[in-house]
Amino acid sequence: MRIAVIGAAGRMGKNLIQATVESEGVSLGAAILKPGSSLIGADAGEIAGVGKLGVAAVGSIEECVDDFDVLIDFTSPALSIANAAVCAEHAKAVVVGTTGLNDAEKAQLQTFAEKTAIVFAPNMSVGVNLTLKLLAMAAEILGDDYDVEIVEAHHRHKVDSPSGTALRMGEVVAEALGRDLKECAVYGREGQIGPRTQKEIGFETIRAGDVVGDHSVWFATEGERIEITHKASSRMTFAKGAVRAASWLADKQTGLFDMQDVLNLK
Ligand SMILES: NC(=O)C1=CN([C@@H]2O[C@H](COP(=O)(O)OP(=O)(O)OC[C@H]3O[C@@H](n4cnc5c(N)ncnc54)[C@H](OP(=O)(O)O)[C@@H]3O)[C@@H](O)[C@H]2O)C=CC1
Ligand SMILES: O=C(O)C1=N[C@H](C(=O)O)C[C@H](O)C1
Repeated sequence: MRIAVIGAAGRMGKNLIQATVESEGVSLGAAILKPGSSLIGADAGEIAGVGKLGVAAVGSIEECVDDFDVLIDFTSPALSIANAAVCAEHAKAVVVGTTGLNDAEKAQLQTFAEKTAIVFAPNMSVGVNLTLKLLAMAAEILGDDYDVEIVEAHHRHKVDSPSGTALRMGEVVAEALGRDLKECAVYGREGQIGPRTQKEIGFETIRAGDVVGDHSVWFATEGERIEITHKASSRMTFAKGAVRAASWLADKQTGLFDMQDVLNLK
């Protein structure tokens, strides 16, 4: 299976190239950069720091659409939608790791999935996806008497907040408690806000330095609290998950999937 990586010089892009090279049964078919990038034409392996691969980076997906079977896209919401549209048109599978998509953009992915197979997940690590299962179990057992708070920390460059992972954690917990996250989420707190309401789910965001990605979910009541925490220490954990998702798509023609499907955690 030939993989194309878009955003090839980005933080995730470089890790995705390395993970592709290090994985069996896949090869790098294309590496795509922002149009006008000074790195267009450079060897993708050299961009990623893994040595020459013989794949010259290009400046648009249209230039390389015959060179790959699955696109891995960790870029920005609008770009990921545009790329998925091209992939749907050419029946190429897609792995979307980009976070911060709005409801309309998510609906567009669902439409594209009628024409091609897509894995879309805010976090591709095995650890976070197992944590989602643990959270559902904890919420079901603890119920409404435990206050739920979600704390996430990321590097100073991250542009969306809360993280896609934190939001998915909130959705999983809310569903297990029979709540709708859109109605019970509280984002940050400031001023004379009064006491906490019982069913709210709070989100707190930290942006600092080079933190790869930390997520903690608190379940707290009078007398005790449980904290379920995942800490990523390398982006390779996300990149390896994305390549695993790309391989998993090999026998899929259409459909919208997530990492719970890929890892058989449903
Ligand atoms: N699902 C998961 O497991 C994970 C998801 N993410 C998500 O992935 C996304 C990217 O994160 P990260 O790698 O840190 O961000 P980066 O900003 O490092 O990477 C994005 C890359 O896309 C490039 N780019 C911008 N426009 C284009 C274009 N038109 N064509 C090709 N490339 C383009 C950027 O170039 P330039 O810098 O020149 O603009 C940049 O190199 C975020 O949404 C993040 O939340 C991150 C980690 C894990
Ligand atoms: O932007 C990042 O870096 C990350 N983004 C993802 C998110 O928003 O959940 C996943 C990971 O935590 C790293």
